[in-house]
Amino acid sequence: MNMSATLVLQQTACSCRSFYLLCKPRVTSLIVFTAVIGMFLASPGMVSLPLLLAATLGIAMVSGAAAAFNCLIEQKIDARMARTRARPLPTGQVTSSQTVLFASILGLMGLSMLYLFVNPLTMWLTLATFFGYAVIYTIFLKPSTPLNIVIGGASGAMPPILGWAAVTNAVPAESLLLFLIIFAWTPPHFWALALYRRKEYAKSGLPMLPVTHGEEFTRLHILLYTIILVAVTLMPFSVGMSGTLYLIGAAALDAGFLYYAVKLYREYSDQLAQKTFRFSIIYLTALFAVLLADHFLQMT
Ligand code: HEM
Ligand SMILES: CC(C)=CCC/C(C)=C/CC/C(C)=C/COP(=O)(O)OP(=O)(O)O
Repeated sequence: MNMSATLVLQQTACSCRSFYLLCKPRVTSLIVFTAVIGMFLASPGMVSLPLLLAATLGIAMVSGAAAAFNCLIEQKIDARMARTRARPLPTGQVTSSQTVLFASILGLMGLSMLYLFVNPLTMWLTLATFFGYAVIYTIFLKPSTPLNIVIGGASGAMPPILGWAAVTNAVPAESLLLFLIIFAWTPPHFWALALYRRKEYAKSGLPMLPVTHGEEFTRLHILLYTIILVAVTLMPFSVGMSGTLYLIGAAALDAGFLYYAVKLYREYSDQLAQKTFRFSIIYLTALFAVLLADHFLQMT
């Protein structure tokens, strides 16, 4: 292969990677995971494969588009923080107009897929979720109030509802319970990170809780929301939606999260806050995995 062909290939791979990164792939993966679990829990048997594929792809595309719009809107703020300054827009790897085009095409393809191959209800709920994150959270809440992530967390908590709606064409109470779990989990998840990144957030001008109300207040609120989270995660068992395997798994994970929240409240260190943040991601992944395992066990 000659030099110029190699260069073109390298550049293409580079821009594909930049567009992929605009979708915040790791966050999107967990979001899609919780939607898929919603689909399985909604089905008495196996989810039909074409429906599973269409709903998963559709939700992933719209979620990726929402993340890309968030990157577009926040590019100036992202350039000011060490954690985000290497993102494709602040580094100039992609331009604003390329991002608009990419996110619009991705989002419209995802919505069309949901409308045509899943059902209109799922499409409308996914569109509302997109709007909740890319517009309400990113443009209005994030720069104006420390409650930004509490209210904005509602859009991140929607995926199990989307998954459930994809299978049943309805929004039953069980799906609202899964929504509540992610909704209560989001504040401790984010505030743990905001604590050890508080200096960066102070520089960025964003009114995050450790900046506006201080470290101790944030630590107390992490603990309080973790207690709410524990209560909410016990509800699927107490209403008979999940069995003993879920109860054991949830109790073990809750004990872990409470351990971190209490320790963080009593003896703060950046290192402990970082561990708490990392644990929050393991916690949510494992909690949803155990919900699924319990569902399969009940089926057999
Ligand atoms: C408004 C709600 C939320 C806020 C403000 C928030 C905030 C954040 C922030 C600032 C990060 C750090 C990203 C980085 O290191 O660059 C992060 C990481 C992460 N979040 Fe959230 N999050 C929210 C909701 C969610 C939801 C709903 C999920 C999944 C269900 C999720 C899953 C993750 C994962 C998997 C990571 C790790 C990403 C990585 O390792 O690169 N988050 N979150
Ligand atoms: C359609 C659908 C399912 C949409 C899902 C909505 C969505 C992508 C929610 C995730 C929330 C998220 C990435 C928060 C990151 O916070 P941030 O954006 O404040 O973090 P940053 O500082 O890293 O940019």
